[in-house]
Amino acid sequence: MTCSAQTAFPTLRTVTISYSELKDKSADLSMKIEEGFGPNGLGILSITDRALWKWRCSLAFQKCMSQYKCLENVRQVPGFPSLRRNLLGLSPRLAGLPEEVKKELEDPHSRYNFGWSHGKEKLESGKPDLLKGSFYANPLLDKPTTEASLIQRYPSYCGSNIWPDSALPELEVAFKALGKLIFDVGLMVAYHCDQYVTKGLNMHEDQGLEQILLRSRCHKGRLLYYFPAQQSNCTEDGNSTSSWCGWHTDHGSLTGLTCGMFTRDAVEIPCPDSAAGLYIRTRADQVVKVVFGEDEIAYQIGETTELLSRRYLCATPHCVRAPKGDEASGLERSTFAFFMQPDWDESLNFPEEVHIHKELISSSGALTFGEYTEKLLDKYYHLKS
Ligand SMILES: O=C(O)CCC(=O)C(=O)O
Ligand SMILES: [Fe+2]
Repeated sequence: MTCSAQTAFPTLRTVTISYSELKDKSADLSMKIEEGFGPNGLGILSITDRALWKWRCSLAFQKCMSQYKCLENVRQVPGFPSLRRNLLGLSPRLAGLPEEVKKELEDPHSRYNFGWSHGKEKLESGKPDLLKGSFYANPLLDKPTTEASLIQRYPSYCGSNIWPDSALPELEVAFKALGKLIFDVGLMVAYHCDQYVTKGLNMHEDQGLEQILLRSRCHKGRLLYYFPAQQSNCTEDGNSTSSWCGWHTDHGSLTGLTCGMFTRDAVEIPCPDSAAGLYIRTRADQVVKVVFGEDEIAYQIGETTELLSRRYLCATPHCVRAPKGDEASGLERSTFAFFMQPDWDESLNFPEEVHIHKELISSSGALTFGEYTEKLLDKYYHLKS
């Protein structure tokens, strides 16, 4: 059966910043930040090391005899490609563990915000999302608190990590290593975001994105595994742009994203359908496909940052489209998202007039990030039992 032809959406490259520029605190990256995250940007940018390759190689060439030796030293988001590959390679293995093993990794109390989660979230249609499995953990802290009242109050953040110690012991090391790297680079992105925002907005240093992220115990990594899309039925769900992951905006501060890895039976293959992958809705309400390299870390703005920065930095509605056609049969996709977000105790100094989640924010006076999240989870997921 052939599915009806799709309207092709334009494909755009992310705005890129090289790692060497990013590391330089005296560099003025406002233009790039605005281009990526500002009111007319797509809400995504990626960190590359390409500019650096050229620069370092030409310099090093003059000094050293061996080109190989020079090249060895120029990888500047240190170790990112191998850390990405290591972790994403474990995703099909995790999803393939026996059901009873995965059940042991579930945490209903946190509304599946720690450990394994499959079919617990709802799709746009209201049906359970069986298309992807997720593994959630805080890559920086195994047990953010031991206080029982906090665990009860903010279970999605204050709970403990659940690692598959015997079934897949490599996962913990790989998850933490990639998470830590994306966090460290994310802090540098946050520093330059603050530099840009404070050009237009008076803000105490403490209230900046970098400081908010530094003092938070709430960060969360999500290893995603997209099950092979069903090719046989051309349902509305299967045909839509958001066929693998529905349209949404991340609600935290800053999300780090790896480029998705496609596999069949856990062996990496290039995706045969160029239309598959990440899509973004632009400020002008246009849908575009967004691409970035597999050696790049992409960052997106979440809703909390949009509110706190008074829209100097704007959040990004996005979704993921599954591959289609005969060649896409059996194709799986793995990726990693790192949601950097304020501490549960962080008082959110929202502006008087907010434009998103008005009913949650305006009626409540000052909210902590923990309270705000629980309200959102009540709105979008099942109520706490
Ligand atoms: O799979 C992706 O590339 C994006 C995942 C995502 O948007 C999310 O987990 O919030
Ligand atoms: Fe997202």
